Amino acid sequence: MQPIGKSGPLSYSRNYVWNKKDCVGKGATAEVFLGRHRQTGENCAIKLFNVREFMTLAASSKREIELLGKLKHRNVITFLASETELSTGNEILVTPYCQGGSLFSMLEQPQYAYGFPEDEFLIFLGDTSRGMEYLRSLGITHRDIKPGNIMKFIDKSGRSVYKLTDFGAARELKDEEKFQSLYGTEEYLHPDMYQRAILKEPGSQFFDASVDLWSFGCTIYHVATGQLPFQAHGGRINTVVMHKITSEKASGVISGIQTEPNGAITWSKDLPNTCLLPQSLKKLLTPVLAGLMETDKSKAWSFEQSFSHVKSIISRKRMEIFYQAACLELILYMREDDKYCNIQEEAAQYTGVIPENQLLLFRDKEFCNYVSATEKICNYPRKAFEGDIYLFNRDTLAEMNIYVPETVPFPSRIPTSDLIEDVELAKLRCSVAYFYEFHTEKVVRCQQRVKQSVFYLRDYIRDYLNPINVWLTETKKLKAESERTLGILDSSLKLFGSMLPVLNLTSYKDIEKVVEFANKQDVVDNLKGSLAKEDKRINEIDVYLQVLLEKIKEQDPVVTSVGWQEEQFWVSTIKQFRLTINGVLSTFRKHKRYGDLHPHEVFIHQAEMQKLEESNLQILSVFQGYLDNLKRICGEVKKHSGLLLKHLTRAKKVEVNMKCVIDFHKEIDIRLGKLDETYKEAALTLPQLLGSHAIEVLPSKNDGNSFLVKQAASTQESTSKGKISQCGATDFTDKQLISTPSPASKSKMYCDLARQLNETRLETESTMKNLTENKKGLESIVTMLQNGGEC
Ligand SMILES: Nc1ncnc2c1ncn2[C@@H]1O[C@H](COP(=O)(O)OP(=O)(O)OP(=O)(O)O)[C@@H](O)[C@H]1O
Repeated sequence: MQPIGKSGPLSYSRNYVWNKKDCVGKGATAEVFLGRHRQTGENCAIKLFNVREFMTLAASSKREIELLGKLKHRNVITFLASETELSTGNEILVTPYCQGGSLFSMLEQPQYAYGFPEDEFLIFLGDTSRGMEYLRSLGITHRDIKPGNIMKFIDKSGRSVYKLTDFGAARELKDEEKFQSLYGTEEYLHPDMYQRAILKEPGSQFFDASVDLWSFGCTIYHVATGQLPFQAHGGRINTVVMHKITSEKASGVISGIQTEPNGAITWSKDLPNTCLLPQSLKKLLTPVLAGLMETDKSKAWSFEQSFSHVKSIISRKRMEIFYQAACLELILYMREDDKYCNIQEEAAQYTGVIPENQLLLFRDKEFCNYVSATEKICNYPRKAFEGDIYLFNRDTLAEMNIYVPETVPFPSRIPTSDLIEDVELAKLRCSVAYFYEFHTEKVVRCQQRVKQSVFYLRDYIRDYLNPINVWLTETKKLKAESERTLGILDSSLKLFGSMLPVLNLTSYKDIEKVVEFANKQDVVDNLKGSLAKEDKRINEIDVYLQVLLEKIKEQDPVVTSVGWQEEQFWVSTIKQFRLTINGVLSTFRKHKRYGDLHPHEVFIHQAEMQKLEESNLQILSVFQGYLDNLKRICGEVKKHSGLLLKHLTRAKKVEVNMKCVIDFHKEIDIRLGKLDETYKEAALTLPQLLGSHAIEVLPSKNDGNSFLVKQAASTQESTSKGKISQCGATDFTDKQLISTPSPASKSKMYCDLARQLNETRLETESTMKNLTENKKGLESIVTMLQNGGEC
C-alpha cells in the first residue's frame, strides 16, 4: 500500500519522495514527477521508467542512466541519482528539477506562438549549442534533439539555463562511426532517417552523428518562429508530403509549408515577418539554419562550422540605434573587433542612409566624439550599448517612411459547438493578443524615443554652436590684442626711426638691426589693413550666429509642446484585453474538460465567447489608434527635426567661416611674431649702447660746437648727486652732427636726443614687457582655438 499524503499518493525511493499527483511530464518511455530529497527537502525531478514496457526499455533506461552519470556540463541535465521506487522496484532517474519546463511546453504557450523574444532566444541558442558541442567532444550522438528534450532551469540569479535532457536514444560513437537504429521525433527528423523510420522505405542503412544537426536546425527554427519549419497539410499523417518537403527542398530553403490539402508548398529562404527577432539577427541566423537543414552532404554544415557560427553570433555586440527618420529601433549585431565605420556601414544596410549622411548621436553628443574611430567595439564603454544612440539623416529631403510593425489578423471564428475547437480558437487569439502586446511595447518605446530624439538633436546643435560663439568672442579678443601689439610696434618703430640720427653718431655696432626694424613700416601698414578687413567678416559671422541661436531658441516651445500623448497606459490597456482573453481560454479549457456543459455553463461559454470577440476588436482598434498617434507624432517630429537639421547645415557653414577667420588670425599672429622678433633684436641691442646708464649730452668745450654724450652710473645717481661720471663718455663734435643753424639749437637738439634715448630705453623695457604679456595672451587664445574651443 502506498502512503497517501493529503495532496495525493506518495512514492518513495531510498533518498527521495514524490507525489504521484505532481506529474510534470510524460514521455514515451517514462513519467516525470516533481520530487524532494528526503533529508534536505531539495526539489528534484524523478523520472520513473514505464513499468509495463520496462523489460523492453530496460536497456535504454540503463544506457541513459549510465551515460548521464558520465556527463557534467552546465547545459546538460545533471545526474543526481538512480534508485528504485521502494513499492514497485521500478527504476528512477533523479535530476535537478527544471522549473521552466521543456522548450516544447514553453512553445505551446500562447505568448511564444510567434517564437521567443530576442534575449531568451539568444540564451537558448548559446546554451543548446554549448551542450551539443560538449556531447560532440565526448563522441555522443543524442539522436533525439527537439524542444521537448531541452529543459529550462532557472538559476539562483533568475537567469534561464537551457539543458539537454533525455539521453534514452543517445549513443557513444567513435569518429565518423555510423549507426542503423532508428530514433528521433518526426518533425525534427533528418529526411534519410524519416524515410526509413516513418515511411518504412529502404534508404540509407547507415546514419551518422550529423542527424543531430538537422534536428538542431529544426529546433532553432521552431524556437525562433513558434512554428515547425516543414509542415505538410494535415500534420503527422501526411508523411509522404512531409518527406517530399524535407528531401526535395532546395539548398538555402529553411521552411516549406503546405497549407491546403494537396496544395502547393510555400518555400522560404527567410524567417517569417511575424518572427519577433530583429532583422539583423535573422540575417545571421538564416545561413546557420540553411547549413544545418541541408540534405546535400557536400553543402551541409559540419559540427565545427555550426558551433563556430553560433559562437560568433553569441559573441557579437548588440547595439541599439534609434533611426529617427523611420522611427525604427535598429538592432545591430556587431563583431567585437568592428569599429565605428563598420557601425555606419551596417546602419546604412538597414536604413539606406549612406555614412556621409549619417548623424549618429550618443544622446546629445556626436557618437564619434564619444568613442574613437579606431577603437574596437568590444572596448566601448558599457553605456554605448544601453540604447542611447540616435541616427539622423542629414539629407532632409530624403523620404521618411515610418516603420510600421507587422500585424496579424485575429483568426476568425467558424460558429461551432465543438469545445475543443473553441479552446484552439481562444488559444490562437490569445497568441495574437500577446503579439500585439509585444508590438505595443515597441510602439511606446519608439514614441518615447522619437520625442527624445528632437531634444537631443536640438541640444546637440546648440552645443555645436556654443564653441563657435566662444571662438567668436575669443577671436574678437585676439583681434584687439593683435591691434594693440601692432600699435605698440608701430610707435616703437616710429621712435626707433627718430632715434636713427643720434645712433648714427655713436660707434654703435648693431645699428643695422635698428634700421631693419625701422624699415618695417610697410609691414605694419599691411597688417593694419588686413585686420580692418577681417573686422567686417567677424561682424557678419556674429550677426548670422546670433540669428541662428535665436531661431533654435524659438523652436524650444514647439519642440516641447508637440502633441505628445500619454503612452503610459498603452501597454497596460492592451495587457488588460489580453488578460481577458487568457481568462476566456482557461474557462474554455475547463469546459473542454467537463465535456458536456450544463445550460448555465453554456450561457457562461457564450458570454465568454462574446468577451473574446469584443476583446479582439478592442485590441485591434486600440493598437491602430496607437499607430495613428505615433504617425502623427512622427510627422510633427519630422517637421522640427527637419528644421533643426537645416540649422545644423547652417551651423556647419558658420563653423567653416569661423575656421577661416581663425586661420587668418593665426597667420596674422605669425606675421606679428616675426615683426616682434625684428623689434626685439633691435631693442636688445640698445642696452649695449646704453648699458643701464642714463645718457646726458653736454657741451664739452665752451665753443658751443663740441658735446659730450655722457653715461651716468645710474639715472638715480645723476639726478640725486648732480654728478656725472666721465667714464665711458663719448666725444662728439658738431662735425659729426647734422648742421644746425646755431649752437644753442644744436645744444637743444642734443639734449632732446639724449632725453629720447633715455625714454627709448624705458619705453623699450615696458614695450618688451607688454609684448611678452600680449604674446602670452595671443598664444593662449591660439592654443584654445586650436583645441576646438576648450578653454
Ligand atoms: N528535470 C526535469 N524537470 C522538469 N521537468 C522535466 C524534467 N525532465 C523531464 N521533464 C518533463 O518530462 C517530460 C518527459 O521527460 P523525458 O523527455 O525525459 O521522457 P521520455 O519518456 O524520455 O520522453 P520522450 O517521449 O521524448 O522519449 C519532458 O518533456 C518534460 O516536460
